[in-house]
Amino acid sequence: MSAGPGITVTGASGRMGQMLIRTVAASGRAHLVGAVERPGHEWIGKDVGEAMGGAPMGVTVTDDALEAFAPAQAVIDFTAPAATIAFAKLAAQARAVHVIGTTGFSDDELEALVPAARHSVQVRAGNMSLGVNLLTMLTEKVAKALDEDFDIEIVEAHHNQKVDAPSGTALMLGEAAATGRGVALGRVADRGRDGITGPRERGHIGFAAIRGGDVVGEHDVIFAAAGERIVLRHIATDRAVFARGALKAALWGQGRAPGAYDMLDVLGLGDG
Ligand SMILES: NC(=O)C1=CN([C@@H]2O[C@H](COP(=O)(O)OP(=O)(O)OC[C@H]3O[C@@H](n4cnc5c(N)ncnc54)[C@H](OP(=O)(O)O)[C@@H]3O)[C@@H](O)[C@H]2O)C=CC1
Ligand SMILES: O=C(O)C1=N[C@H](C(=O)O)C[C@H](O)C1
Repeated sequence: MSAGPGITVTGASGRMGQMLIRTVAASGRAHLVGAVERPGHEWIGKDVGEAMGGAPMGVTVTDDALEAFAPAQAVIDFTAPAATIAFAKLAAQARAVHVIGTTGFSDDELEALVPAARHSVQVRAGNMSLGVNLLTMLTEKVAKALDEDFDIEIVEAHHNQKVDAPSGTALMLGEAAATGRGVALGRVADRGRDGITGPRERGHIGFAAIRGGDVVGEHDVIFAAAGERIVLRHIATDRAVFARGALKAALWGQGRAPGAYDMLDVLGLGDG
């Protein structure tokens, strides 16, 4: 007998796709029922376990997402914004919990996710680790406690294949800092300085991104004032932390009312 809900993983060959497949298969709390890749990908038609270089898993990689979502109670999706928008509609049709780890959405792309959440449970977070979600809470608290004499800067580092900046995590932390300050992030964010920028604007929240090598994900929230500096830091050394969070979200979403949720809801750290 297969344990727990059936899960389909999109972007199966990706860094997170492979980690998710291994995490689901090893969990004993859910089982893999589908693996999706884009049309033309060399893994299509292959057993996903063998494609990853291991033992067969009895799941064939497909480019037909609707077919792969039909038997699933949850879809775990760490791909790209355009793909995730298409998958959201299909997950809603299949009434499957849609766990979205994808980052790099524009405001319009985020808006495009909204209709699907009326019909299915959607859990989205730019970072699914317990540590980062706790850090967002700490960031909000510290930002609330300090005034604008403390400049807030968010510095993130990632591997050299990452395509979006600032990272989803940096934006989550920025939102938390802005909430603590009682301002809208969009009004105070300084994203990427270059050239003669002039002095730093009081009350703004700055972002800086480093890309190199195989860095999994590192985030500092710096509160810098005259004569002192507070630094809140999270370092991820293993993508398993994100995959474990995503699986937790997929299990948590079973039987919930349709709607848009985040990892604070899943971890029981949210307001509601
Ligand atoms: N929320 C979180 O905790 C975390 C979020 N992320 C985010 O997850 C996303 C993926 O990261 P990562 O795994 O490193 O990236 P990868 O590039 O390694 O993987 C992305 C995968 O998605 C596939 N893909 C893209 N478009 C489609 C499509 N239309 N249909 C099917 N598959 C598709 C890619 O295929 P192809 O190679 O052919 O393009 C690739 O296999 C990023 O947005 C990243 O920021 C990452 C880690 C943690
Ligand atoms: O692309 C990555 O690798 C990661 N992306 C997420 C982000 O954009 O914050 C989470 C994590 O930092 C790894």
